[in-house]
Amino acid sequence: MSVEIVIQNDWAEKYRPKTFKDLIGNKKAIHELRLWAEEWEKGVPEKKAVILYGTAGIGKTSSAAVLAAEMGWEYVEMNAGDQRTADVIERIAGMASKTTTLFSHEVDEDGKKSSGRRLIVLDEADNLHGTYDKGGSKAIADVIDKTTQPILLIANDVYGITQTIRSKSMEIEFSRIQTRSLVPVLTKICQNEGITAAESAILKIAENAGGDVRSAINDLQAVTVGKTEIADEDIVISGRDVKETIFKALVKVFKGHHRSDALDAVKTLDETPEDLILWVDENLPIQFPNQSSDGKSANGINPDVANGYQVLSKADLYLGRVRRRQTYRMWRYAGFMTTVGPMSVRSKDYSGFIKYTSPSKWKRMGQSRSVRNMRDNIAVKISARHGKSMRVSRNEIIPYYRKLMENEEYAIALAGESDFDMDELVYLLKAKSATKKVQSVYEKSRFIADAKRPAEPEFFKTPESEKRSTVAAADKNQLTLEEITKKSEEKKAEEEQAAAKTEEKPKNQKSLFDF
Ligand SMILES: Nc1ncnc2c1ncn2[C@@H]1O[C@H](COP(=O)(O)OP(=O)(O)OP(=O)(O)O)[C@@H](O)[C@H]1O
Repeated sequence: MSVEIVIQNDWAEKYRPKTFKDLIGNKKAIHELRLWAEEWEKGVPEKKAVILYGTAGIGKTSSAAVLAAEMGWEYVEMNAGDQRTADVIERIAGMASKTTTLFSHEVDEDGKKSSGRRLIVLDEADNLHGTYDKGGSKAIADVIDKTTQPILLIANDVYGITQTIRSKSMEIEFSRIQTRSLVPVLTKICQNEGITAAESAILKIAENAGGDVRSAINDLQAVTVGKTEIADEDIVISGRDVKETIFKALVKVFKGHHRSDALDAVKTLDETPEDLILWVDENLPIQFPNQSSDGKSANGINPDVANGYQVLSKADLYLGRVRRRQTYRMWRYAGFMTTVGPMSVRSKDYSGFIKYTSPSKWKRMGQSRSVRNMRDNIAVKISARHGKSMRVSRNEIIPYYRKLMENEEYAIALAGESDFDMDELVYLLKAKSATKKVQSVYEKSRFIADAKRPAEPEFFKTPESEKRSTVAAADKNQLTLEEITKKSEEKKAEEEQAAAKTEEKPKNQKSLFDF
């Protein structure tokens, strides 16, 4: 099955701010941006470029467009989909930055003065080293040096921009938008679209968007499809009360006496070993404190903590292999070690109530950065498939994919067609982690992905790979969901059997922890 995406009536675009008044939040950032623009009106300022950076959907691009409109500047945009090689950047941005427009100082149809300036906008400036942008960073640094026109770079991650470019630019940070500012925007859209919405429903959507205005508007549009009214219960928030269940499992992991109890508790969690290890890592020193009366080592560190971390580091080795090679089979070992490890290395029982905590902020920040990178990876695949720019793929098509993929059949088809990996599917299926549902979509999608992949060179072919690709190619267009499910179960069983046979034990290994 091949799915074509039709983009129409996108509310986030329809309600894109047209004036500074329409922009919510980030007042200070917008003020700094306007001051920079005013300097340009007086002459060429010291910092000829500005970098607007911050998370997605908070108004960076909109602010740039509004700025150009309000100043009467022409808006010249280049995004990653334009294949920014050094050459193209020099040609378009370089030329635009040195010349003034033909109609300088004329008045446009809205009666606004045209100053003859051009605002050169480079989107995704933190993504200049990708395939499309070879040599892009150096070209931009040169263009900034030579320009007589204002240059505006947009980035999610300012650290993704080279130091040379940063030193030549003024940096302005945009922050996430507060929930209370999002509510009036969503309410106004509902009024405009003739939708009656319960206040609590709007609040839920706003809270769930995590400060991303685009996501909030997309979510609102998604829940109102075919409806003129939305109530509280129409909003299904994907999060469940994770904390309560994970805390109960942690008690078994740290304090239990039976491995099977801990393993059973963790199995019901629907957490991946990637998430679980963060929880155990965070709470290990809390559960095995240094001040224990009898378990203190000479250097003051409770040996149970040291031994616990040793086990976790081994589990992390497996996770690293999964990340690198996509061998999800190894999750089993990582999960097993993380779950029964602390209990196995513990030298004594720890009693008393422990207030477990969520994984530290820096780890979550690291994860959010990888979410951003991963979103860009998805956009690369989508832009290749639909021939759209990275920007359109990232901002407009990904939300449609996420909506379509609520349907399992579409999810499998799209995942197979674009060859999404498990991490990418976690994001697209709006899951918190690689849940069983995500894994099932991934496995089923392999039949479609395998059939699409170019044939392997002769010397890579094995009888198995040949058989698999022949079956996949033959079945590609005819398989129903049930047939794909059956095939993927058969394949999984085969793989598990093979894995059990071939998994080698290191020499002298007594248990999973002894190596
Ligand atoms: N501050 C804001 N005020 C009003 N609407 C906003 C704001 N930020 C975002 N939006 C809405 O979200 C849409 C996308 O915003 P915009 O393209 O400006 O985000 P961005 O920060 O540039 O994101 P990205 O980094 O993904 O390109 C806009 O069309 C608009 O509907």
